[in-house]
Amino acid sequence: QGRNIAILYGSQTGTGEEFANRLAKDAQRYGMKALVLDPEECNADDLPQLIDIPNSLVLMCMATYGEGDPTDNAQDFHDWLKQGDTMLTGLRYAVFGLGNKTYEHYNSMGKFVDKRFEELGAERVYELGLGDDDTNIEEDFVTWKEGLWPAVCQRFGLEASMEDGSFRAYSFTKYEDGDLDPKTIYTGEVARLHSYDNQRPPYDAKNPYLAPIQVNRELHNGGDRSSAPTNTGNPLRNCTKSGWWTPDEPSSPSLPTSPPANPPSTIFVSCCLDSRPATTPLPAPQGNFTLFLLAHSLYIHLHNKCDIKQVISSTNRLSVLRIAKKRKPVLRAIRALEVFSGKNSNMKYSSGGRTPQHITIPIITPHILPLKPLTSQAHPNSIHICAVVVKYETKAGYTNLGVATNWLSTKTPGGEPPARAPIYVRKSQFRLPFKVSHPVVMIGPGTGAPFIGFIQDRAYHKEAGKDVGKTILYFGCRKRSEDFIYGDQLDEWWSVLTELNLAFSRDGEKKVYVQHLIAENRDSLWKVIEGHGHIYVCGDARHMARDVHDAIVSIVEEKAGKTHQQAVDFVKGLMNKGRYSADVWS
Ligand SMILES: Cc1cc2nc3c(=O)[nH]c(=O)nc-3n(C[C@H](O)[C@H](O)[C@H](O)COP(=O)(O)O)c2cc1C
Repeated sequence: QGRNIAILYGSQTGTGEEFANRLAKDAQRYGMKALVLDPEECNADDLPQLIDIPNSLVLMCMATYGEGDPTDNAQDFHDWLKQGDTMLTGLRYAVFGLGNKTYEHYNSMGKFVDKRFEELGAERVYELGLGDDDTNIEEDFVTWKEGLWPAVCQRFGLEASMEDGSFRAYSFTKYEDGDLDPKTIYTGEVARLHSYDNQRPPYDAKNPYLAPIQVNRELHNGGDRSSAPTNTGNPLRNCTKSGWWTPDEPSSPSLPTSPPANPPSTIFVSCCLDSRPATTPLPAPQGNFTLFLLAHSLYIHLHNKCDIKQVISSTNRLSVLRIAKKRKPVLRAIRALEVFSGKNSNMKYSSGGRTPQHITIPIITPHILPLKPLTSQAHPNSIHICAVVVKYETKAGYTNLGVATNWLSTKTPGGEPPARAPIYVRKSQFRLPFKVSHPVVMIGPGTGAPFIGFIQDRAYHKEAGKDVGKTILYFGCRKRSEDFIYGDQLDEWWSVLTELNLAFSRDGEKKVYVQHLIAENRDSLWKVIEGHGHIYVCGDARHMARDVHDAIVSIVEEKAGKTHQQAVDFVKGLMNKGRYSADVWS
C-alpha cells in the first residue's frame, strides 16, 4: 500500500490505540506513510518481510495490565515474541510503553517488547519511552515522540516536510429535525448505524449489548457518601443487569461508551474536505460518531453550559490554534471546554448568545478521548457493578460528575422501553484456581470488587457437592453501620466462607486496616500459603496493595525463617505461579 511504517498497538481501553493513530498522522509530516495495526489482526510471522520495504520502521505502543501482562489484543503477539525465534535482523523499531508507576510491574510489556526485538536482531532507532498514567502519560508520550521523529529522520536521511499532515479539515453543517431522513442519522452508535435498535452479536466494545437494568440499589447506609438527594457526597450503588449473556462467555464484562440518552433534535453533518487517504483503517461511522458527539457536546456547552469532563492538554491546545483557520470560534470553543472542565480557572467564557456554526471540527476531535469502560463482576446470568458515584468540586468552583457512574446512578429498573446499559465481556486474568479444593484468601477493602463473584462461584460448587477449599475473606471499610456493603448478605455467604475478617477503620479509637488483620492472623495465613493457597488482592494500589504485600512478606520471613530479600523473592515466585494475584488500581 505504499506505506513504510507499521504501528502496532497493545491497548485495552484505547490510550495505546489513540497514541498509535497520532504517530501515524505525524508520519505524514515527514513524507512517510504509516499503517496502524491491531496485532490480533495480523500475522507476526510477516514482520521480517518489512525489511524489504525501503525505510521501513515498526513503531509499537504497548500497554501493561494485571501483573505485568499484555493487553488482550497483544497476548498472541507477546507469546509469539516470547516463544518464537524468528529473527528480525535489520528491522528498525521503537517502542512506547503505557503503564502506571503505582503497579509493581511497571511498563513490563513495553520493556519486554523493546528488549525482545533487540535480542532478535532488530535495530532500535529510538530509546524506549515509558508513559506513566499515574502522573501525565500524555506529556510522556509527547516528549517521547518529539525525540523519536528527529531520530527517525536522521536514520533515514529525511527532512520534515512543510505539509502538516496531522490534522484534517471537515465541513460542519447544522440541520434541524426533519431535514434529513432519520434512517441515515447516527444517534450515538459506535460502529453500525442503528445497532442499538437492531442488536446483533458478536458483542464487543464497538458493538455493545444493551442489557436491561434490573436493580439499582444504594449500598451505603448514611455517612458522607450517601445518596440522599440533599447530600453532595458520593453514593455507592449496585446495578444489576440480567438475562443477557450465555454462561460459556468469559468472565469480566465492561461497560463501554454509552449512547446518548435521548436522540438530539439538532443534527450535525460533517464532511471530510481532505482528499488525502486516511492513515488508519477506521470505518467512517466511527469518525462520524466522534464528530457527532463532539458537535453535540459543543453545542450544549456553548449554549446550555452543561458539563464536559475532558481536559485539553497544553500541547494540543497550541497545535489547535496553529492550524485553525477560523481562530476566534475555535479559541472560544477551547476556552469553553477548558472552563467547563475546570482546567483553567482564570478563564471566563461567555458565548454571547451566538451559535458557533462553522467550527473546524477535526482540530478538536483528536483531543476528545473516548470514554473508558467501567469494569464489573460477572455472574453466570447477570452482571453487577459496584461503584462509588463520582462527584466533586473543581478548584474553579464547578461540579465535576464522573461520566459513567452518574449515568448509571440515574438508571432505574423497568420503564418502557426498559433502562438499559451497553456492555461487553472480556476475559479476565484475575481468576479463581482451577481446582476448587485449593484454599483462597481474598483481600478486598472498599467495594470488594470481584470477590462477590468469587464467593458465589465457591458457593455454587459447594452446593453441587464438591470439596471446596478454605475460603477466607478480608474486607475493610470505614464504619460497620455505614459502608459495610453486602453485610446483609452474610448469612447467604456463610455456607462457603471459612473465615470473615473485618477491618473497620473509623469505628474504634484505633484505625484498623486489612493489613493489620493479616499480620495478626500470621499462623493461619502461613498454613494456607503452604497448602497450595491462592491469595487475591483487590483495591487501592498505592497504599493498600503495598501494605498487604509487605505484611505477607513479613509472614514469610518469620514463618519460613527467610531473610527479607528471600521472602520478597518467595512472594514473587507465588506471583509467577499465579498464586498471588492483584487486581489493583489507583
Ligand atoms: C486494572 C489495571 C491494571 C493495570 N496494571 C498495570 C501494570 O501491571 N503495570 C503497569 O505499568 N500499568 C498498569 N496499568 C496501567 C495501564 O497500563 C495504563 O493506564 C495504560 O495507559 C492503559 O492503556 P490503554 O488505554 O491503551 O489500555 C493498569 C491499569 C489498570 C486499569
